[in-house]
Amino acid sequence: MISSFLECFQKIWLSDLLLFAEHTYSEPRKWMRGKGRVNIQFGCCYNYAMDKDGNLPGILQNVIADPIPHLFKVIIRRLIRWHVLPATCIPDSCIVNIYEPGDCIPPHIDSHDFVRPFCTVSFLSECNILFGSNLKVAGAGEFTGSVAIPLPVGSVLVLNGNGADVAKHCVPAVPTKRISITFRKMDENKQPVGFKPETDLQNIQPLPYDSEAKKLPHQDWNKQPAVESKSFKKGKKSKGRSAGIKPEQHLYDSQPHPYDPSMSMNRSPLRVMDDQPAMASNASERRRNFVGRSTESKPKPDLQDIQFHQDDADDLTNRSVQRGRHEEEHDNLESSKDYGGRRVRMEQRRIIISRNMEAEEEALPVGAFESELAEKGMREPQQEQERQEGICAGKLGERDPTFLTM
Ligand SMILES: O=C(O)CCC(=O)C(=O)O
Ligand SMILES: [Fe+2]
Repeated sequence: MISSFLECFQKIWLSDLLLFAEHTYSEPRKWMRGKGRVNIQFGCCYNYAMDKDGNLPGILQNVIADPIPHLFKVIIRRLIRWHVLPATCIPDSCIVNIYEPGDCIPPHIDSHDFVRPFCTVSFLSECNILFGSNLKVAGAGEFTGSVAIPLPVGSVLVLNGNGADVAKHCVPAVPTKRISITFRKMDENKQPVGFKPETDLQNIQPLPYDSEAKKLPHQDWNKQPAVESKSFKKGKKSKGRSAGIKPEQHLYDSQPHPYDPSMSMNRSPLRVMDDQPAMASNASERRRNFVGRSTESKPKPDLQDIQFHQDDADDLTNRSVQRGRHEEEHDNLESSKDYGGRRVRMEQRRIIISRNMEAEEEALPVGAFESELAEKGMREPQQEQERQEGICAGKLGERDPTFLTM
């Protein structure tokens, strides 16, 4: 009896192990240039296509995946605290895509086994992501699409609404190694059997807005954004569509933002200024030459409503800290563009947060942090802290990670 129980247990355990190996890590076959990428999953195992056991695409119900690593949890906490994702969508699973040169992700819409919004953080090198309802394969790892958005290192792309559910997206063959991490919350009905939510990912609270920042609008995740354009130039404000930019012209090729203290053209490509021509920079040149750039120029009626936010990151708590220094310089970081006939709204936000916050945040119980924050304000980043936090948290905590919200 006992031995058969053990045998049974061992079988289940072994089969889980096998399933681990089979489902949580996958890599493209060598001949599949331009067709794949290494893929590691945490929190759940997502089946992209029906597998040889007949499992349908979707979250595998009978597979226990590796838990989300600590550093990823740090990122998740920040995503919620900084209002990048709503507290109703705390990610409980993530996918790491490791792209070697030539690797890509083909056009797809992320499974509805995961709730919206969800987001992807980019590391190692910048690449373009294409969006469109009619993305076409132009060759191995080459696609054409309606809209190309550069994803700088450290940027966060948030997908929601039509951007997540109507338009497909793809990453054409990357020129240099790149890693992305996609953070998603499972639909509660789609969680694997026996799934236990991580206790340290519960009850993460968005940072409160301070009294000054309270005057600024909160992000309402249930509301489609209004089509209103405000220039970053002081005093200028325009409603409705602004002058069109050519589809080949990237949304973010623009001038440095006046209030970025660490501005360099390479590091801050994400600036949207009304009616500004694209500016040459290494990053934008790279994008222009990039194989995956947007090539469709005709408007697509079904994409008219897609709205891009570009949230160059700041939760309002931090914006309020910045405002003391920069209030003169900016009005509101929102703009709206016609993009080849598509109505595109972008928000550009920044977070400048001391990396020290991380250590404090980890040490403090939830709730304690908020009051501490008001007293301490923001401090300059510290090298040692950066070293300790490593690339993921470092980038997310560094100066102004870019938040692109769709
Ligand atoms: O690598 C990226 O930026 C996109 C990844 C993606 O679309 C996905 O994992 O579903
Ligand atoms: Fe995706």
